[in-house]
Amino acid sequence: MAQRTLFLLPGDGIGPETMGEVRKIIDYMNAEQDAGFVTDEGLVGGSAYDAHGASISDADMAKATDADAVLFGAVGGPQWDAVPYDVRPEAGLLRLRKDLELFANLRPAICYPALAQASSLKPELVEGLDILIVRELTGGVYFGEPKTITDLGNGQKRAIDTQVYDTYEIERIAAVAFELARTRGNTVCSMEKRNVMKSGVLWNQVVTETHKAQYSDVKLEHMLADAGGMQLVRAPKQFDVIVTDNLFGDMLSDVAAMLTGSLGMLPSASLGAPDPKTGKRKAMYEPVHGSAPDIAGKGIANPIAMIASFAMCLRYSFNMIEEANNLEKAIANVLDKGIRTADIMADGATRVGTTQMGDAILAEFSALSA
Ligand SMILES: NC(=O)c1ccc[n+]([C@@H]2O[C@H](COP(=O)([O-])OP(=O)(O)OC[C@H]3O[C@@H](n4cnc5c(N)ncnc54)[C@H](O)[C@@H]3O)[C@@H](O)[C@H]2O)c1
Ligand SMILES: CC(C)[C@H](C(=O)O)[C@@H](O)C(=O)O
Ligand SMILES: [Mg+2]
Repeated sequence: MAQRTLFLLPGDGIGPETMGEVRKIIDYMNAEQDAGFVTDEGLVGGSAYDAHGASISDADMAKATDADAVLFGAVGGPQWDAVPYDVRPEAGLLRLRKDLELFANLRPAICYPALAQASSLKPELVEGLDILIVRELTGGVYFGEPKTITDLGNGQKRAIDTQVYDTYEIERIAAVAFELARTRGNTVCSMEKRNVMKSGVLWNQVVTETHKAQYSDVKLEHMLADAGGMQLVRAPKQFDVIVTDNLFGDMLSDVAAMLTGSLGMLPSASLGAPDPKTGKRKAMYEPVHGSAPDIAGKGIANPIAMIASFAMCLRYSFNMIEEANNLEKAIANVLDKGIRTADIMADGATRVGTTQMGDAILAEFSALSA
């Protein structure tokens, strides 16, 4: 059996708590399914800063680069609010994305039937919801230069962030969205602000041209991103695949998260381009949520986003489709049985903590795999 290398970066806050539940699944798959996972673990975020003054060390970056896949927990927290901007916890996450060239961030927002009641919208609006947000992850205002605060000398300061997109960056993320749309509802909605931003004008043009040249079988719509946010809470089931830039994708995916019941439910896969020789992609799997300082250390965090991110890892990095499907089915079955962490609690359900939720999913996964 070939080795499958996984580099685990649990991070801060609830990151180590939720990663612990994935570790149990990895151990089970190694022991019972001969999965051949070889794991190593590093520090990222505030925990890395505390250990060696950087939000990720060069040695851990090298391990992340060499691994078949990286599993990322969460970073950040109020105790690091005052650390220099360049080494703040979030900088470690951004370095991983940028240096590994993980330009395509897949954020599926699925409302499990059992959770329709937990959504902030009426159940009939979200029942059966299955959206995929494809967020551009290595460009835009997150990385554009200049990015500065300057003192104007008159008691005023000026802050500048720069939104930059080149044609190739838009082309490749549009292609990912069209390819994925073909495997599901065959519809892509592209969101930008072409009415205000030059980058929105180019985004719209390039998506339209890419569609015409290679993907005219897929239905393409365009929406201004502010209207897109409104439509996501008005009638979310109208969407299949949404493709958008780095900043709009960040915001729209948090909005989509609440449609599914909780931020603790949303997984993601951050993928690079396939290597021309081996066909392998660099990849990192990261829940959409953060370190949740308000509940960290209490043992109540929902591990489903982290576990579902591992399911995406099985699918996209290792082509272990049956195992990925079983793990996702295990999550659905556990929810059907009324087992809930606090964030998705409902009347009549059984409230459990992080480890019990992880154990319940593992038991179900084991039963489905038998
Ligand atoms: N990928 C990441 O590492 C990532 C993502 C977002 C935010 N952050 C960082 O996390 C820190 C906190 O940010 P925030 O509070 O705005 O966002 P957050 O996602 O950490 O928390 C927002 C709210 O959602 C709840 N929540 C989040 N995940 C949950 C889970 N798994 N189970 C139950 N409840 C959950 C939290 O308790 C909180 O009330 C900041 O430093 C921020 O920069 C990191
Ligand atoms: C922590 C932060 C840098 C990150 C982002 O803005 O991309 C987060 O909000 C996310 O959604 O992954
Ligand atoms: Mg975010």
